[in-house]
Amino acid sequence: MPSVLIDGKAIGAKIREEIKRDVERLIERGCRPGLAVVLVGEDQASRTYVKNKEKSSTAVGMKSELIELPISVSQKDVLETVDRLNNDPTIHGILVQLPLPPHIDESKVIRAISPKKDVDGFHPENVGKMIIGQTSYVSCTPAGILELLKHTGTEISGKHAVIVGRSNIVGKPMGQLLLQKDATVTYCHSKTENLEAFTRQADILIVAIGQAKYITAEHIKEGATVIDVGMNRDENGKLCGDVDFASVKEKAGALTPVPGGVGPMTVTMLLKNTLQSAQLMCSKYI
Ligand SMILES: Nc1nc2c(c(=O)[nH]1)N[C@@H](CN(C=O)c1ccc(C(=O)N[C@@H](CCC(=O)O)C(=O)O)cc1)CN2
Repeated sequence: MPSVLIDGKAIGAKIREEIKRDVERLIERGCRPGLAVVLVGEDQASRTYVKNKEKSSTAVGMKSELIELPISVSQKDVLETVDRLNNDPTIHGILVQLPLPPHIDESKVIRAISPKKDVDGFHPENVGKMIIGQTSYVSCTPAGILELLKHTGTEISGKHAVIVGRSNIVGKPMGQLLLQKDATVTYCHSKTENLEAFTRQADILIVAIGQAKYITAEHIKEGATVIDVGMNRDENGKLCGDVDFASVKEKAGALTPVPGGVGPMTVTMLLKNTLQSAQLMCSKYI
C-alpha cells in the first residue's frame, strides 16, 4: 500500500459537515441556498451523477431542483431553461450536466449561464478570472484535488506537477491552479511523445485521460503523489481509474483510489460553490 491512501470520501464528508453548518446559519437568516441541475437525455452515468448531486445538496439543507429534458430537446429550449433559472431568485447555482447530445452547442449553453450562478466554474468569465488569480468559481474536480492535496499535507510550491490530460474541465484548470501555488507544471496529452519521460519526473502526477489502468508503476517516480481522475469500467465491468492501482500502490507515496478518491470531492466542491454563491447573493438583502 502507498504510505498514504487519500480518502476522498472521508475528506469530502468532513467538508460537507462544515457546509451543512454554514447552510443552517444562512437559512436562519432567511436565505436557503438553491441548486438547479439540468440533465438532457438518458445517459445512465450522467443520471447517476445528477441524482447524487440532488441527494447531496438536500443532505446539507439546500433546495435542489432537477430539470430533466428529453434527448430531442432543442437548443432554444435548453437556453430558455437556463434563462429562467438565471432569473429565479431562489436559485444560486446552476449546472448543466455534461456531456450534452451532439445537436446542442455545449459552449453556447455554458456561456448562457450567469457567471454569478456558474457553480461548475465553466463560464469563460470564471475561467479567465481563475487564470489571473481573481476570485471566481473554480471547476469542481480541480478544486477538489487541491483540497485533497491540502488535507494530506502535500507540498506544492517548487514541486514538479505533471498533468496528463488537457480537458477544459479538469486538465487545463488543474495546471493553472497548481501554477498559482508555485508548482512547476508540465502538461501531457494524447500527442505527447515518450510520456513516461515526463510522468517519471512528477512529484505530483494528475491523470485525467479516460483510459482504464493506463498509468503503471513504470510511469511514476518512487514516492510521488498520484491523483487519479479516471472513471472507467475494467474488463469485468468493475469501476476503475486511469491508474493501475495494483501496479502503482507500492511505489506511490500517496494515491487516490477509484471509487472514493476524486469523485466525492467533485460533488463536495459543487456544494461549496453553491454555498458561496448564496452567501454573496443573500448578503445584499440580509
Ligand atoms: N456539469 C458537469 N458535468 C460533468 C462534471 C462536472 O463537474 N460538471 N464532471 C463529470 C462527472 N461528475 C460530475 O458531474 C462526477 C463523476 C463521478 C463522481 C463520483 O463521485 N464518482 C464516484 C463513483 C461513482 C460510481 O459508483 O459510479 C467515486 O469516484 O467514488 C462525481 C461526479 C462529467 N460531467
